[in-house]
Formats: sequence, C-alpha cells, structure tokens
Amino acid sequence: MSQEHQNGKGKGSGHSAGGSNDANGSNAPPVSSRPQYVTVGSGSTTESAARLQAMLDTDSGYGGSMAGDSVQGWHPRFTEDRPSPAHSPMVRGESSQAADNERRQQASAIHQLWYNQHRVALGRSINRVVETLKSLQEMNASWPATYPSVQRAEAGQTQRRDPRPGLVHTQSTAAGATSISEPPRPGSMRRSLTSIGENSTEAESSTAAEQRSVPEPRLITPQIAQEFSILKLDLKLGALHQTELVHSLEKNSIASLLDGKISTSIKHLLSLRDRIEDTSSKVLVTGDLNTGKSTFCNALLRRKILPEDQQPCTSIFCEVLDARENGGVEEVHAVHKEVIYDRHDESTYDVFALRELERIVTDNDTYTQCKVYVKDVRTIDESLLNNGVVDISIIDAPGLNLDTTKTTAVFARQEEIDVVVFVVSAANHFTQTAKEFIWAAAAEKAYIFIVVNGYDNIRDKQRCQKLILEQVAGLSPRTFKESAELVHFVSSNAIPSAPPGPGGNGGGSGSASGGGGDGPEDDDGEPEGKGKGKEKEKIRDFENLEQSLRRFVLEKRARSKLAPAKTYLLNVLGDVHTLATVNQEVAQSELDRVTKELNELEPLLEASKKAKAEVSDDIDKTIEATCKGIYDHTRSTLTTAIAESGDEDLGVEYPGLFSAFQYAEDLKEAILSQISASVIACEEHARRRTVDGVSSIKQLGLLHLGDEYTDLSFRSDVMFTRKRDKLAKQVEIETELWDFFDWSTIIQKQEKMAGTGMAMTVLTVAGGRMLGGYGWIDGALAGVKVVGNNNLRHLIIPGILATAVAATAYILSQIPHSLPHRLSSKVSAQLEAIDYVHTNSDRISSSVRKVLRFPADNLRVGLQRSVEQLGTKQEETRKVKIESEVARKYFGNLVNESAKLRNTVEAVDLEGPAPGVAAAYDS
Ligand SMILES: Nc1nc2c(ncn2[C@@H]2O[C@H](COP(=O)(O)OP(=O)(O)OP(=O)(O)O)[C@@H](O)[C@H]2O)c(=O)[nH]1
Repeated sequence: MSQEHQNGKGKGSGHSAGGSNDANGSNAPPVSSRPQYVTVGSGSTTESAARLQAMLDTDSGYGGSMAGDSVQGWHPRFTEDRPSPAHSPMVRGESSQAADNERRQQASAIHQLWYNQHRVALGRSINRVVETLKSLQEMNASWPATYPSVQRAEAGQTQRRDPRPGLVHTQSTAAGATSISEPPRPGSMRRSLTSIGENSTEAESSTAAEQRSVPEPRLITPQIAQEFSILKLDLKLGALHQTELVHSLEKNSIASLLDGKISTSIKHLLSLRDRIEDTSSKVLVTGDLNTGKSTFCNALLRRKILPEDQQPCTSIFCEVLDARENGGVEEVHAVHKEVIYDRHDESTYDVFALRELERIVTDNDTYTQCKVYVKDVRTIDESLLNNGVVDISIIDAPGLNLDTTKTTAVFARQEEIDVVVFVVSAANHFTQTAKEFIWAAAAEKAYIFIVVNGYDNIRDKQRCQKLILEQVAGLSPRTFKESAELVHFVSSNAIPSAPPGPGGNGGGSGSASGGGGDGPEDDDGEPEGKGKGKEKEKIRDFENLEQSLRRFVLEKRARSKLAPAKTYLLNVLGDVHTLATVNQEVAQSELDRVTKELNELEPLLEASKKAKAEVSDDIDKTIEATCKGIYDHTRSTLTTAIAESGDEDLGVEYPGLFSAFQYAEDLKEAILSQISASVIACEEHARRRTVDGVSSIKQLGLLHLGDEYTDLSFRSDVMFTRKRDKLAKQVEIETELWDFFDWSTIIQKQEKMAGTGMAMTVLTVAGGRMLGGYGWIDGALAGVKVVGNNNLRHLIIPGILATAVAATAYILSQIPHSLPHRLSSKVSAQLEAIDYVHTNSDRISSSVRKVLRFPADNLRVGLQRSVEQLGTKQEETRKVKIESEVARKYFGNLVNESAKLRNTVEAVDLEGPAPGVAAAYDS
C-alpha cells in the first residue's frame, strides 16, 4: 500500500508549502502568508471541522494573533519541503470510517488550536522576558546589580562593604531585612537547611543562649542562593566557596559575570522561541547494546530500513526522515565528521542508496551520523513520520556503552530532541549504564518513553512487568506515574515489515492482520491458533505502544516542545524575581543611606562654608590685633628703654679721669646693650604672643576641621634668628670732650642761684659749687665786685686759678653723673634719626604676622578644601541618590513585572490533556 503524494488534494485549504520543494520557501502561499491547517482524509470536511479550521485561521498563532505583538511570526523555513501528507484512503468506506476520520480531524484540529494558544502565550512571554532581560542588562551596566550572597552563619563576619563610585556602598544587603517572600519555584526545588544550628532541636541553656553568637541578619538565605537556576553564577575559581567568591569579587566583576549569564539566557530564550515555532519533532531511540532499537525503529516504520544484527552494529546516529523532506527521494546522507549538516550543501554529506546503510552504519570512522530519507509506507492516520500536525524524525542511536553513553547523553540533551525513547531488554532489565543515562535524561526531559523489548522471550511476564516498573519508579518517578502511557512491553521483531527497497511495503496500515514473514517462530510449539493469537497480541501491544507514542509526541507535544520553554521561562523569571527583590532592597537601603547622608551633609556643608568665611575674618582680625599689640608694646618698651637708658645703673664703674674716654665708650656700649636687651625682651614677648596665636589658630583648625586639620610644626625658637637687631652697627657715636660737660645742668644750677649774696656766691663758687654746678664764672665776677679792684688785682690771678682748679675739679667730679645722660641723649637722638623704635617694632610685628599667617593660610586652605570636599561628596551622593531612586523604581517594577509574567507563564497549563483529544483517540 503505497502512499500517494496529494498536493492540494482533499484539503480544506492549501498547505503553505504544499507541493513545494523550494528550499527557500519562495513559493508564497496563494491566499495568506500564514500556513494553513491541512485537512486530511477523504476531503469531506464537516461543518464542525470547518469551524475549527476557521478558528485556527484566526487564532492559529501563525499570523493574526501574533500580529501587533512582537512575537516572531511564522517562519517559511518551517514549512519547506513539507508537503501535506496523504490520508488513508477509505477502504471500509462509508459512514463508520468517515466518522472515525472526522473524529480524528476534529481531535487534531482542537489539539492544534490548544497547542497554538499555548505556543503563542509562551512566545509572547519569551519576548517579554527577553525585553525584560535586556533592560536588566542595561540597568546592570549603569547600576551594577547586587548578586545575592550568603553570609556564613559560623563566620560571624561583619558585612563587607563594596565601594561605589566615591562612596561606600553596601555590597550584599541591608542589615535587618532578613527574608524575602520568594514565590514558589518550578520543579522540585528542595529546601535545605537555612543555616548551621537552625535545625538543632536540642534544648539549650539560657546561659548558652546568651553566649551564643547571634548570626548576622541575612537578606539572602542559602535557599535563595541555591534556587538560582539560570542566572546562577558559575564561580569555580580556586578553592573558595561560591559565597566567599561573591564577596571577594568586585561588584563590577559580578555584574559583568551576570551580564554574560543574561546574554546566554537571552540567546537560549530566542532559540526556545524558534523551537516552539518549529513544527518538527525528533524522537531519539536509545538503549543498551543490542536491545532491539533498530528492530523497534523498523517496526515503527513498518520497513526494514535500519540494519538489525544479533551483535551490536549501530555505531552512528541514524535519523530517519520523511523522503518528502528530500524531494521525495529515498536515500542516505552520511554526514561528514565535524560539519553541520545542510541538505542543500552536498559538501556536508555523501549520498548513498538505502541498501548501503548497513555498511555506513558499521563504518564509523568516516561519519558521525546519517540522515535516512524514506518514503512513509503508512498513512497519516498511522504514520509516525508525518501525521498532518507535526513532522517527526526518528533517530536510531548506537547502543549505550562506555564510548557512546556520553555522546548519546549530549545528543539527548539537544533541544531538538522532544522525546527520548529508551529501549530496554525485557530479559536484562536496566543495566548500570542504562540507569545512569535515564537519571541524566529524566532530569532534562522529565518524561522518558520506555520500550521494554523482547517481551516474547519472557515467560513470567507479570514478574517482568513488576520488576521493570519498580525500577522505573526509582529512575523516573514522573514516568512511572504515567507508566500506562509511557512504559510498554513489546516484541518489536513480531511486527511485519517491508523490505528496505524503494516503495517497499511491509505490514502496511493493516498491520493488525497478523505476523508477517519476519515474525518469530512460535517456538513454544503451541497449537497454531494459540500461536496466532499470541502474535496478534504482540501486534496489538505494539499498536498500543504506537498510539501512546503518537499521543506522547502529538498530544503531549506541548510538554516536550513547550514545557522546556515554560520551565525555562519560570526558572529565569524566578531568578529575575529574586534578583529584582534583592536589588530593590539594596537600592532602597542605598537610597535611605544616601538620603540620610545628604541630610547630614547639607548642614555640614553650610557650616563649613560659614566657618570658612568667619574663621577667615577671625584669623585676620586676630593676627592684626596681635601684631598691633606687639608693635605698640615694642614701641613703648623701646621708647622707654631708650629714654631711660641714661638714668639706669649701667653697671659701668667710673675708672677715673684718665680713663674718661674709655668710660664713655663703656657707657655707650652699656646703653646700647641695654637697649638691645629690651629689644630682645620685646622679641621674647612677641614670641610668646605668637605661640599663643599659633595655638589659637590650631584650636580653630581642630574645631572646624577635626581630624582633617593638618598641624604644622611650629618652632618659636627659630623666630627672629635671621633678622636680628644690629643696633651696635647702626649707632656710631663719637665721644667728644664736650660730652664730659653737662652744660645744661651747670646752666640750670646757675639760674637757681641768681639773687643770693656775693659772699655766698663766692663761697658757693669756691666751696659748695666746687663739687658741682656750672656758675663758677659768675661767682668769680661777683667776688671781684666785693673785693674791690685793688684787692682784686692781688687776688685775681690766684683766685682765677683757684676757681679754675675748683671748677675743673668739680666738672671732672661730675663726669659719672653727666656722661651717661649725655651719651644717652646722643644715642637717643641718633636712634630717633634712624627711626630705630619704629623699625624694630615693625620688624618684630611683621615677623609675627608672617609666622601667624602660615598656619592661618593653612587653616584657610584646609577650610576651603573641606568645603570643596563636602561639595563634591554632596554632588556624588546626590548622583548616587538619583541612581538609587532609578534602581529602586526599576527593580520595584521588575519585581511586579516578573511576578506578573510568572503568573502568565504558569497559567499555560501543559499538564492537562488537550480538550477532547484523549476521547478522540480512545478507541
Ligand atoms: N526475540 C526477540 N528478538 C529481538 C527483538 N527485537 C530485536 N530482536 C533481535 O535482537 C537483535 C538485535 O537487534 P537490533 O535491532 O540490531 O539491536 P540494536 O539495539 O539496534 O543493536 P545496536 O544498535 O547495535 O546496539 C536482532 O537479532 C533482533 O532480531 C524482540 O522483540 N524479540
């Protein structure tokens, strides 16, 4: 019974790529660009089927319903080389078969509708999640997201802080927030202990409780860290624990790792989107060596296509596809090693005839896999390769052994593999390799279709079933739960098959007709009727398997095709939700922190600005007042010192007349050194005032700058060392003879004495004034008057002499009294001439000003810097505040958005049966 290729025949509306072998899909569909549902069968579509068809046209997800969304629409490539299949001709004719066909059509249409609704919903969700992830990536670039990390309870470490630009930034989390309401995660996420000691049920004494170190509050519990499934960072660097690594890595490194994870996730989501848009499905048949995998595939195809042997022979992956995908030509494409197969690029494979397959399959040095294009000998009602809804290819994998297990596991993990059929020998049960493979595959695929082959060899069939099912329960509980559908006990070699040649037709659709030539011998030696009965039973069992497999592939396609997308979406959304929640908290705590910081900064800055202005004024005033005080003090001190220098006891002994000049020199020196001493005293005074001044500036600095104030070392002893007063050099006074006569005193005394008696005058001159006074000449003249001229003539000479002697003696005796005054007056006059007092006062006060200005300027600079620093800090904090506000808003929205998206994705119910489908197939 060969299958006819019926392009456009018997279709409600044409298949978009019906009859087109154009690889590029250039043959646009005649009516709409969307592919349309293929009505199969006799062509007699009923009203209800037509209605369903119409629904599919409007809500197929291939076009209309997707329009307006950014969901990727129909891809022409998915229809390429996929002509509509022929339907089984009506043999039984008439009503019962027509009703049967219609029922199947309806079931298929309903299923397609149901499937498409879910597909569109998931497609939309994928797009939204991709957009969400992209925005998260952008946010992560501008505001490095905090990756949740676990604080180890036993470590009791203080939370580490991570520097944000210019400011200290909380790395992990805000203290206090101890938990996050985490939505339930998909899958069987196991909750582990939250921390050491938390599960301790032992009673503890109150003292122990007091002494026990309280673990720091944690925002991220270990469970949450564990629950990261997609965006979990793979931090396997060195011997550090993951959480320690999260802490030890810089925040930006974490952010860039996260960025990489997000990119990978986006890529995967896009490939998942392509995958759910794809109408093709792949079934991987695998199992232990020689368990009858090839025999089983051949039985499914009802043709002896794949080589069967009693010894292991399949060494490469053989993918059996409908020949219509190869322009209707039956042939083998043996794919070269390490190339990606492209049917349109012959350099990627070698072409062989079907009969050469056995040789290729055993020659595993040249090829890694081959594509076997075969014509389907069965109608679409029975065919597994093409059934009008989906194109299925069957992949016969090499038997599992040390060399192939890994390859097959990798193969099974491929996204294109919708169903893994595991063939196990009824006699040998599951080997260790088989168990390991199923464990691994079950984690990936959730359901495994198990074929227990060679059931004909088993005598105690019930025991075999029991033992196998027990093992399945342990290996894949979900598969076990649906074992009626997913675990089948069959004898593949009992299925009649056609030879491999072109157009070969083996058992055909009427396979229930009984065992063909390839059927096993009735080795039980039982009567023929009973033997035939057994054969029929084997065929029925196999047909049941086929129906289940079709259901599994078709009806539960949603699970195999859409479930990975749903699971992945839920996982990624769960991760995004966790990240968003954590980062919302972090952004909030960051915002609180910077807001507080800003509130504190503002008055600080104001105070700093005010202090800067005030302190600057204060300092200036203090310096000026100090300098003025020092100037005045110096001036008055020096003036007094100079004025009184003659009155002081200068400590110079009068050595006598003969050393009068020396005496004058000594006196001069003593006067000068006395003045110098008072200069030094003034300097000392100024020094003390300067020390006070410097110290008060320092106090101001400490008051306004605190620790920021840099104290300058001030050495008061160095003051006035460079510009010393060189008084001796400035004053040059010659001692003159007249200096020894104190004319002013003499004249003064003479004035006082005027008006007294002559005798007294003479006596005075001769006696009393001998000791001092300058009026001796007047006295002498008065004496002349008294004595008379004659007497005078006798007296005059000796008198004059006596008087002169007396006067000289007097004058000389007055030297110690008169000379200091005289010299002091001369020094004073000369010092006045050189403006000595002012110069020194100015020198000292200027020096003080200079010294005080140094710390004052330093303080001013410090205050200026403080204002600038506070200003910069305020700017940065404001920036961080804005960033944190944006981040908090963003992550807050992301929390809601991810939760909403999760609800949408969770609402896509792939677990329940497609409406009406089960009933349609229950026959
Ligand atoms: N009795 C019995 N023999 C079977 C059954 N299925 C397959 N065989 C035989 O088991 C042998 C191995 O079958 P294959 O299909 O080559 O096994 P395989 O698993 O494909 O082998 P490799 O891929 O090479 O590992 C063949 O001789 C088959 O005829 C069955 O259900 N019952």
